Amino acid sequence: MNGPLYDADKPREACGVAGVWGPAGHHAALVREMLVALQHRGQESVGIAVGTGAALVARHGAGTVAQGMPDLDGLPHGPVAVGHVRYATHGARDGLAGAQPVVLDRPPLALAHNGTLVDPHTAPGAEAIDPARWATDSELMAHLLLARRAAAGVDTSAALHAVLPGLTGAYALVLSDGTQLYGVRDPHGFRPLALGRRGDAWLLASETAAITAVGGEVVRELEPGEVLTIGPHGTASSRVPVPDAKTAACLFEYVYFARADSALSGRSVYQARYRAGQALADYAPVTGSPRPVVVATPETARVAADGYAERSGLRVVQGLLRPGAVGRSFIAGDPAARETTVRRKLAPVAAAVAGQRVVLVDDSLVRGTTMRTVTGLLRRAGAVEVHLRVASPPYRWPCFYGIDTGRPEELLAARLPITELAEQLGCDSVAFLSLDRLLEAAGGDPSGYCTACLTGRYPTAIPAGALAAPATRPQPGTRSGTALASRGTVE
Ligand SMILES: O=P(O)(O)OC[C@H]1O[C@H](OP(=O)(O)OP(=O)(O)O)[C@H](O)[C@@H]1O
Ligand SMILES: NC(=O)CC[C@H](N)C(=O)O
Ligand code: SF4
Ligand SMILES: [Mg+2]
Repeated sequence: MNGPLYDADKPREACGVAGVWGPAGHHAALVREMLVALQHRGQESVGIAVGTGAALVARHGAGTVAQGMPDLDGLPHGPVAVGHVRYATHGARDGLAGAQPVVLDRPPLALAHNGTLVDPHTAPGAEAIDPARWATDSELMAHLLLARRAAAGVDTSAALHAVLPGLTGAYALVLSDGTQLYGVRDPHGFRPLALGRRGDAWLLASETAAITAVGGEVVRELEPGEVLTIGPHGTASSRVPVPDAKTAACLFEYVYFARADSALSGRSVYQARYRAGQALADYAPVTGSPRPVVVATPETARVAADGYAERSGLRVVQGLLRPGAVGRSFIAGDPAARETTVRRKLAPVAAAVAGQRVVLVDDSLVRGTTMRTVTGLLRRAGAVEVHLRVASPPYRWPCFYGIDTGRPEELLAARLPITELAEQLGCDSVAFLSLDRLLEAAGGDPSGYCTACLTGRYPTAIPAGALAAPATRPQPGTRSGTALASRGTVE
């Protein structure tokens, strides 16, 4: 199937890519360590390809790194290695189907991709690639690069410069031709990619946290549109020749996707989340007596909840626990099955919330799967009031750049007016952080972000007919604004 998938029940993340170049060693081990640090970005499959100079040797497995690649048997030593953890956003999803790095030979090419191409089949040259040979946007990209190399007799770098300008959408890439390592960010810079150093090895990773997690030093993040070549002759940087591409870094990386210990464009994700929580407290305090307690929705919302509590002078209580190493879960099945899964994942602590007025903080509201269940759990555990505070604006528009958020009509805030959300979610009140305040919390140039899922303003063309709108959907270009609703009224 060559089309975006919309059947996930939770926001699906963005894939993790990693690479190492250095004097020949067991770089697969280092790449594997980085993939473990990027596991939150993809749990459907894992793969590592090692370049030995003349050839690439690869292994792929289904599931997490621990499940799909429990050892490195069969992966040789070599100067270069490329790795990937995947959540499918295009094409095959199950198990090994669509696993990356995509590995082709004659000449060898390994490609690890984070992001999604918009309408990849319309890319120049795609018509010449046998449709039977590709099922994902990433596989098509690899074939386009190889076709270019073969036809023009050029090297990988020249092929990248020829093929990439014809592609629309998001791609942070780590590639190898067996001897060199390449890092690429698309001209909008939708997805992050960082360069690091450990000893005499160069590292590339989706997030800086994966570099520091292996004891490496972050050198810098790649620029939007940069093509970085790393090899025996050092590093060389060039640009994808796309004039006038405006930077549109994914704002949701700060909200949810990236690890709190990562930096994006040099700015701490932790600080952005903390500031977002503080701003939410300024805008949407919960007053009255008895004084409420703040409960974070584990895991990602913990930092925003801390910021909210600090600014409002309220106590954080561990009203929800996440027992065991459940990780981010992407749940299949009907609504009842989803609720059961959330219940298994999050346990209310009656001793912390019974008799309390609760300010429940989450980082985002996408389908409402989490909140629909959690508010009930807290009430049954004895909470007398539940006030939901969300540290980002309502998520109303589908992403076409590497996140699979479900069918457009499944986005709860797109279906329901804010005034009906509190009722629907079983809360006493609901408030969202405004886009302006979120941008302020993230920092940097506010016009340098993609905010399409919050505003409907897409930085690129999107697939025709993709926004066949549900009746209540806001019009493109409307600002989400700060929204605060208690049952039946907008305050
Ligand atoms: O409205 P929804 O469709 O439920 O999506 C939003 C929720 O999904 C994510 O949590 P998740 O449990 O996936 O990951 P986390 O442990 O990192 O918070 C996010 O942090 C929100 O809690
Ligand atoms: N989440 C992602 O970045 C996915 C990459 C690519 N589009 C795939 O489906 O494999
Ligand atoms: S649409 Fe949303 S999730 Fe997708 S890249 Fe833009 S900000 Fe990120
Ligand atoms: Mg969460």
